[in-house]
Amino acid sequence: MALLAVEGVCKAFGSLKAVDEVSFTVAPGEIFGIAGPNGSGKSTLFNLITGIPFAPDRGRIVFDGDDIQGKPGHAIARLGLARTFQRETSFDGLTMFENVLIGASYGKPDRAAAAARDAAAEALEFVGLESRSFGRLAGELSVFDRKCLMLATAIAMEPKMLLLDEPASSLTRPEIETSIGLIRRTAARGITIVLIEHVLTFLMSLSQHLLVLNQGRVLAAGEPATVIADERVIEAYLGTRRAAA
Ligand SMILES: Nc1ncnc2c1ncn2[C@@H]1O[C@H](COP(=O)(O)OP(=O)(O)OP(=O)(O)O)[C@@H](O)[C@H]1O
Repeated sequence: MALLAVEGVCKAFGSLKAVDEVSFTVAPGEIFGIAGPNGSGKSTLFNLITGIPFAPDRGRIVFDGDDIQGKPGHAIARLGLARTFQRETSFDGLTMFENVLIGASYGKPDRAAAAARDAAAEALEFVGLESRSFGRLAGELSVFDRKCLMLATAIAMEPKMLLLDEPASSLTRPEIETSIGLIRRTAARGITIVLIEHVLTFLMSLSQHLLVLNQGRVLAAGEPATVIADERVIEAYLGTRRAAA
């Protein structure tokens, strides 16, 4: 059974159909990639799935057997669906450790303080942030470290599924390589991953299935190698990128 099933989901902003009748399923344990040109509806789709900040106008979203469309974001997160954002998002006035502790404590009133602290430290070390820097303020970190912090905070929530919105944006090539390894190790913890990314090599090296959006609609879906070879994808996605280059 699919861990996530999205069925005929729509969201319009005025006359703009940002997400238009989108359907797909994600199996437990897989890394599922979502690609598409700028403005094709990728981040809006994540917003609809997570309920942050809005719900779909129409359609059904089933996560781990629960209908979640229209539920508030905090309720969806507590069911085990976590996300990161395109722009690095953290509590900048708090330390790295305090940020991740919020994730480790979120929705777990019965978790003892010591267990939450252990989980926070483990998540920070897992993403490669050194314990001697745990006291640094989040707002002082580099872009890469802030992305790692956002990932650690999500991992500390112990989600079943993690939605990653452009984790490679603004990273250098070596940082992208590190990030690919980190996402693989995150999946190996048993967390199912849905990944939006512009960097196609990144998506190709990680994803078992790929969905391409264009103007809010599904343009192609399936095995990454097949999808990438699809003429419509080359024209809509690669063509646009090449023209912009
Ligand atoms: N809150 C909003 N209000 C109005 N229009 C919006 C809103 N959010 C997104 N849009 C519009 O919806 C369309 C899809 O945007 P979205 O951010 O989902 O695309 P995207 O594929 O994630 O793009 P990018 O790759 O540039 O991040 C765009 O035309 C965008 O301007």
